[in-house]
Amino acid sequence: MTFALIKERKSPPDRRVVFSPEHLAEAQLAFPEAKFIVESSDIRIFPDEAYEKMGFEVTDDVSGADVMIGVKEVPVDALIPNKKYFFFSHTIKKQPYNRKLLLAMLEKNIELYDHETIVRKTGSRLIGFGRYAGLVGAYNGFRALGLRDKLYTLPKVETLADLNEVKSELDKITIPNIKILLSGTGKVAHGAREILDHLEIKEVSDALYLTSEFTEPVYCMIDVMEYNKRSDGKVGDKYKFYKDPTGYESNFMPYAKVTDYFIAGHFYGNNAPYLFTREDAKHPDFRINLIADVSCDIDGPVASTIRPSTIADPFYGYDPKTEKEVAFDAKDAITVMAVDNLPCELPKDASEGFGEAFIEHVLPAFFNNDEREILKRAKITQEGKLTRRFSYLQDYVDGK
Ligand SMILES: NC(=O)c1ccc[n+]([C@@H]2O[C@H](COP(=O)([O-])OP(=O)(O)OC[C@H]3O[C@@H](n4cnc5c(N)ncnc54)[C@H](O)[C@@H]3O)[C@@H](O)[C@H]2O)c1
Repeated sequence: MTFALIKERKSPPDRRVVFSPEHLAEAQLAFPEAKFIVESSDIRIFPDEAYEKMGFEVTDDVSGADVMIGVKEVPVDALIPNKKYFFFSHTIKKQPYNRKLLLAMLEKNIELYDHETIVRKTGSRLIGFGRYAGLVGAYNGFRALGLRDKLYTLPKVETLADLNEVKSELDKITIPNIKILLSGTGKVAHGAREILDHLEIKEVSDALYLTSEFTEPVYCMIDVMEYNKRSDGKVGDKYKFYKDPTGYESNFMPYAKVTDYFIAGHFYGNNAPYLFTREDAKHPDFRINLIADVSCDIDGPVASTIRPSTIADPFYGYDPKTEKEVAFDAKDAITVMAVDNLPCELPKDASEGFGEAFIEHVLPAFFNNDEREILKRAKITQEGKLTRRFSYLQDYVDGK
């Protein structure tokens, strides 16, 4: 079986790749029966020569491969019929802008496996870039703080070589005495926490966080059952909440009243209560003045995120009174960082981490008869049809 690392063709260009040259060599060692080839690319973070040096064929024609492995959506005219493809297709939530892509894959008899649908039996994701989004997002928030309050200057992550350089930059700054709130306990939140821990910011329990002021910067990590509560006052259940959040309301305001910098790293499920609304942000005691919204749901659970921002221009201000966008450093504004492609700022580390997970969880499935049913669960299309698990996409495909 031949696997091809394909060139990224989406614009703006994404420099990430599923396997670094080292990880591709590792994959080859682990699976000697597989053949790996690389499509030549001038934008990939690792140059063609680095793969050639490891002994891999780099070519402009990968049409002989069976399995195509990429990161972002493949343009319709670049899809090769009758192949298996792995990439982030952004179709499983019926995203209107990618309907044509899914249609094309059905027409071209492509077996689509989405990185997002590579999950355990429980549905939790096995691979992704969440950690890197959390790392870059938390850093970007501190960068905004330094710029806005004229405390220090941090360079943009995209100008740094890797995570080690990011951490060295953080070693040069001193964080003022602020209270930091981090929502979520998943991959993004753990990435953000790595930055907080690297800065040696003390973690405190939510009870202490809510009731005390400190003489040093502190952070508190909260999960769904902290920032939501049952309306009837009874004790909530996280897993029941995931299935059906009716009967719950937001419990975020007590935190908003004692927080300076909020890092949003949670997953927001449809119909769950908003963490805070535009009205909540108008409350005189609403203290948050800086938000790194890594979760980045627009005009939703974090009301100040009125649009995504970009790596080129990552910060804007939100004026709670007028509900309008203002300068990121305007008086009384909430400074917002809402970049929606954060891992692209750290392409080397993000690619390395992704490759490791792909070797561990996905490649073995091709050679052990898919004994953990990884491929079976991940497969969206087969023989021109949606698989059973993804049959809910039929009306989207049909344009209904
Ligand atoms: N801005 C970016 O560039 C970027 C990049 C990657 C991920 N993200 C976003 O960050 C968010 C978190 O991603 P992650 O990789 O940490 O996810 P994850 O699955 O690893 O963690 C999810 C967290 O959210 C909580 N949660 C709340 N409601 C939930 C629900 N209904 N179902 C499942 N979990 C629920 C969980 O308890 C957990 O703490 C996602 O919305 C994702 O789209 C943004």
